Parts: sequence; C-alpha cells; structure tokens
Amino acid sequence: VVGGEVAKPNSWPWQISLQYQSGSSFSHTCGGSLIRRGWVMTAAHCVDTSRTWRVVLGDHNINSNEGREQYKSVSRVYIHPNWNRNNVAGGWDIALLRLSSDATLNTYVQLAQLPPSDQILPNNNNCYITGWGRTQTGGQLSALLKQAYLPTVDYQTCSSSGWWGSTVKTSMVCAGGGSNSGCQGDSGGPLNCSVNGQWVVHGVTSFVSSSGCNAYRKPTVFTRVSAYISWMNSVSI
Ligand SMILES: CC(C)c1ccc(NC(=O)[C@H](Cc2ccccc2)NC(=O)[C@H](CCCC[NH3+])NC(=O)C(F)(F)F)cc1
Repeated sequence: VVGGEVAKPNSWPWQISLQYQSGSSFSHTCGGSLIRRGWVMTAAHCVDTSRTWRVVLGDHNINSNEGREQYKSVSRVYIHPNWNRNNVAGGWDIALLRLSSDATLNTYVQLAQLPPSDQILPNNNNCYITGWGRTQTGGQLSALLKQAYLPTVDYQTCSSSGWWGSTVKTSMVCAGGGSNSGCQGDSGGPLNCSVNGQWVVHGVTSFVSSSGCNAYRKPTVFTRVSAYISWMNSVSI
C-alpha cells in the first residue's frame, strides 16, 4: 500500500496473509479475505504457480508472532477456469482456497461481508485498500498491515483515454488514481467499501500500472467481487 497509514491491529479481521514455503520458512506473497470459516478469496495470479501455501489469520505484524494468529495450510486451490496468466487485463483474476481446517472466529478473525450479485458502486464511494504490500514502487513490503483511502472511480471514467482505456473491463473495479494505491504484495487482498454503514469487500486487488504503483490516473484495479458470486457459490462453498 502506497500512502495511507498503519491500520489499527485486527481492525480488518477478514484480511489474511497468503504465504509460500521457501526453505524452512514462509514468505508473504499476497493478501486475501476470509469468506467462510474454511474458505479464503484471493487473486488467481497469486496462486497460479504450484507452491506450498499457508494462510495466516488474525495477523498484524507479518514478521512476528503476536499470539493472535491462526496458521492454516491450504488443502485445495480453485482458480477461475477462465483465468489467463498471460493476460491480467482479461479479468477472471480470482481464486478460492480451501483451508485444511476451519478458522476459529473471534475478535481478531471474522468473515468478510460480500456484495449482492452484480452490485455496482457509484463513483467516489468510500473504500479502503488494505495489505502488507510494498509501501513505494520498487520498495519493501510493510511489516505492519496498512490501509489507504481509495475511493471508487466508475467504469466510464476508468476506461476513458488518459486513464486505463480498454485495459479495464466491466468485471473490474477501479479505485484511487492519486497518491494512494495498492502495490506488489497487496494482490489478492480486499477493497473494503462502506455500504449502508457496513464494510463490504467489493474488490480483490489485481493490478497497477507497470510504470509505477501510484501512477497518475492509473487507479488500482480490482476484480469486481459482485461479478463472481455465482461462480463462488458453484465451487460448493
Ligand atoms: C496492459 C495490461 C495487460 C497490464 C499488464 C501489466 C500490468 N501491471 C503489472 O504487471 C504490474 C507490474 C509492476 C511491477 C513492478 C512495479 C509496478 C508494477 N504488476 C501488477 O500489477 C501485479 C499483478 C501482475 C499480474 C500479472 N503477473 N499486481 C500488483 O502489483 C497488485 F498488488 F497491485 F495487485 C498492468 C496492466
């Protein structure tokens, strides 16, 4: 997350850290959202390589064990069948992870609220991106979970010339486009939007401009969750 601030610990209790085994330890690679006690929603591009994954729930500092974490291995990865790893602009950048055992829900670990099928937010809706991703283009991961105010940019604007043009599809959500943005390592994490006074996960962090994470008029692009509700239900969730 470029810009924004360190989040109050466990204030986004559905946020998870997706980590892969490297040697004898695990490394953070992406974010995700706990959507059922045994299921995590993340980006397809996060899991389209075969690795040993683990999901950390209830985390704040990914480099230390603060006692609130739950560590889960992943028993199965469901990548959207239409995902094309050579074309992130094609969309379909969504995947579900079946956990080896159910999470325990408590103050630090809660389920995300998902939107109704095909709900589209208005322009400039109040949203926050959260994650442990790089804090600058080419910078380092954040040890502490960060949040940044990232209001939605509607499709008409986001797909116009000077913005993303035809790279962005209606199955995506744009947010930001100013000094705040997502960045590598935030992939798969939630775009948390305030709807009727509740936080609803409307986006899965998908891509930023290759000329820089917070490039002007290149909002962070998210998979639009409301476009995939039926697919997620079909994965026997
Ligand atoms: C033109 C279109 C096909 C397109 C292709 C690629 C991108 N962006 C990218 O590929 C930039 C590259 C990058 C590297 C370093 C620093 C900044 C940006 N990376 C990204 O946007 C990666 C997803 C890559 C998926 C494909 N493997 N996502 C993210 O960094 C995140 F966290 F914002 F979601 C954007 C659009």
